[in-house]
Amino acid sequence: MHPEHRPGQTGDESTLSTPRSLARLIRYARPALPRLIAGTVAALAASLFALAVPQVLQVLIDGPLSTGDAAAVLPAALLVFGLGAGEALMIALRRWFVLTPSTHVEAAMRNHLYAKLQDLPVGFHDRWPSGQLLSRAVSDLGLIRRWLAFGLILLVVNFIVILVGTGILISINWALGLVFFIACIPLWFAGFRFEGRYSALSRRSQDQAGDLATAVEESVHGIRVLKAFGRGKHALRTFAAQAEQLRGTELQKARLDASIWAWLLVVPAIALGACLLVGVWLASQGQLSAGELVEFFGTATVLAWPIESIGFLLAFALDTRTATDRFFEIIDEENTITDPEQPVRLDRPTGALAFEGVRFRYADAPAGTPDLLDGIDLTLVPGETMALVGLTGSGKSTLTALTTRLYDVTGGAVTLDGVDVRALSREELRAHIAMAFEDATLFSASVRENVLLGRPELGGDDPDVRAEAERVLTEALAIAQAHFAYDLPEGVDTKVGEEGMSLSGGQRQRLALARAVAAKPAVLVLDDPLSALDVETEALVEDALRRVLQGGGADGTGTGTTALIVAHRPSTVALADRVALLEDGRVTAVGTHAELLRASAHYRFVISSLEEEARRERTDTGIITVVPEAADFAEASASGTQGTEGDR
Ligand SMILES: Nc1ncnc2c1ncn2[C@@H]1O[C@H](COP(=O)(O)OP(=O)(O)OP(=O)(O)O)[C@@H](O)[C@H]1O
Repeated sequence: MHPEHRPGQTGDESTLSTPRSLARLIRYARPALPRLIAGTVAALAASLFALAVPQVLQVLIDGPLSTGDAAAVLPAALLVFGLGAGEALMIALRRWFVLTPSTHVEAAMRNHLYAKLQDLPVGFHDRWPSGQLLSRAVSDLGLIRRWLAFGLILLVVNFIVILVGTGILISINWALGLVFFIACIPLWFAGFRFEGRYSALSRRSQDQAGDLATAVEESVHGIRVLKAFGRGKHALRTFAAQAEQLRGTELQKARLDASIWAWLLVVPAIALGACLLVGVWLASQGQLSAGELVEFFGTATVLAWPIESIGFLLAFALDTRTATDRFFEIIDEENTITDPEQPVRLDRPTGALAFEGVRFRYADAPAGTPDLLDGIDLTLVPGETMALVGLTGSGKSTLTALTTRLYDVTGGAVTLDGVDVRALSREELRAHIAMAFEDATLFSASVRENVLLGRPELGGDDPDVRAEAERVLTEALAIAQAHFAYDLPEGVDTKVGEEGMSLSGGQRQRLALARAVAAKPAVLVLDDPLSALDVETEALVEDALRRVLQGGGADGTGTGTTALIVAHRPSTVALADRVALLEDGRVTAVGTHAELLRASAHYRFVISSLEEEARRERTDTGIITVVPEAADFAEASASGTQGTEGDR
């Protein structure tokens, strides 16, 4: 994460007003609107039933009770009972109406967010911390669901009930109603002040929760490193400091909430007290009947909850507005790497890959620095294997990422069979060019599904397709020397990845390589995918790869694949037909390994540092790995010779 640019942080607040911001939810809520409206009507009916009870009491007190008509009391009591039962029924109906549609809205929003995250380019994911994305996808959307099902409806209904109730109060006695209304005015002022301050705090706390999620995610992923370096306590301190910040913000929110609650409880109580004084005086003057006094206070009591709840509902709406803004920050993000309107189709590309005056710089590269890639010209003929060599940080991985448009060139063009890769749809481009990376990611799925990830057409139950899938899988695992997959507890159906079995770095790399090979691409781009393999396995993989790349295929029937391989070991260079040397943002030499050794001093320097690195790796392996030495010793004893690390 680059500290100078922290997306999703306080300060990115939307300039829309709260109602306009929340109105953006309508496009997702539209299918649920009929049931949400039905839920609102049910909630309103429940409140109106409650408001009707004091009216019945007034009629009862001023009518039958004052005239002593006992026969009329029972129907009035039954009416009050019926109104109570009706209120309960309507509340149950409201819940029933709104529960399911709000979960549909949440699911639709979550799916859209996920699709958008999949579509956005790697450059976006470089900038955004994963915890911020996670908190938007989980807690923000959960909040929006609860608000749609509960907060929004109650806000609308309670507002209407306050209006209707105040109207009833004024109709009973306008002077008394006016006293109640005026006494409540401080509430509206408090509400407005509350909104501004609470919005800012709400935004801060939701962003801090996102940062906390990032911290948890990073420490869970990096748990081995933290343990190995004994940095667990340090990580805990950093986490605790972040958690403390969030706690502080939550406390501020709670204090603000408490202050509005205090107003909401005290002001209506004062208003009722004032009304009681005025009401009793009016009754004593004969301007108000006993029944009307009871009706007034009954209605005011029914209004107490809607008035009190407004503060909470306002806070809820503001939290939801923040969650909505945070959601739309992602949805509104412009995708800079998109499909052309009329994509060119390449049915059977030969695999001619060319970089033509390619320039590239990362969006966050400091101003004034030269482009990382500063006019790359390089052509790979179909079936050729080209190794890319350069000092660390020279831009090799970046150059390979341009082939499948993980990033777009900032100048020049990358072409496949003479067609600019930007003219193809991304799906088609990525079907023609497959990549394997040093950092091999496996998904929580079986070995089979992981390896056949790039061949969706090989799914399904058709026996012929299944046989073909089996053949491709077997061949890919053989080339990548991933026979270990058959020895896993459930063979190639064993679940691997985060939720499955833990595999070693070398095993994961071999499965990722098998995945790239199984995609049967016209061009294979390998960004140091063999770094975690031991020397012998690497040699076997390279041998098998060489056969495939040269057109032999594992079964001898292949047609040859163009390959661009980032080389970090001299042995990888040996795999290549030609080598390209990357230096100061340009390809400064292309030729066979022998030619470059003769012609380029920089190449000799790079190769000797790769050899030095490889020697160090071997020595390290010799020191750390005890078992092979013991095996060597046993072998040497049996054959009467002394095996050494250098012999292998
Ligand atoms: N996502 C990114 N955003 C900004 N700068 C980046 C990004 N990725 C890489 N860089 C910078 O670009 C430069 C080239 O990185 P790259 O990974 O392409 O080099 P490389 O030659 O593959 O290095 P190595 O041999 O160590 O893998 C480095 O200085 C790196 O810091």
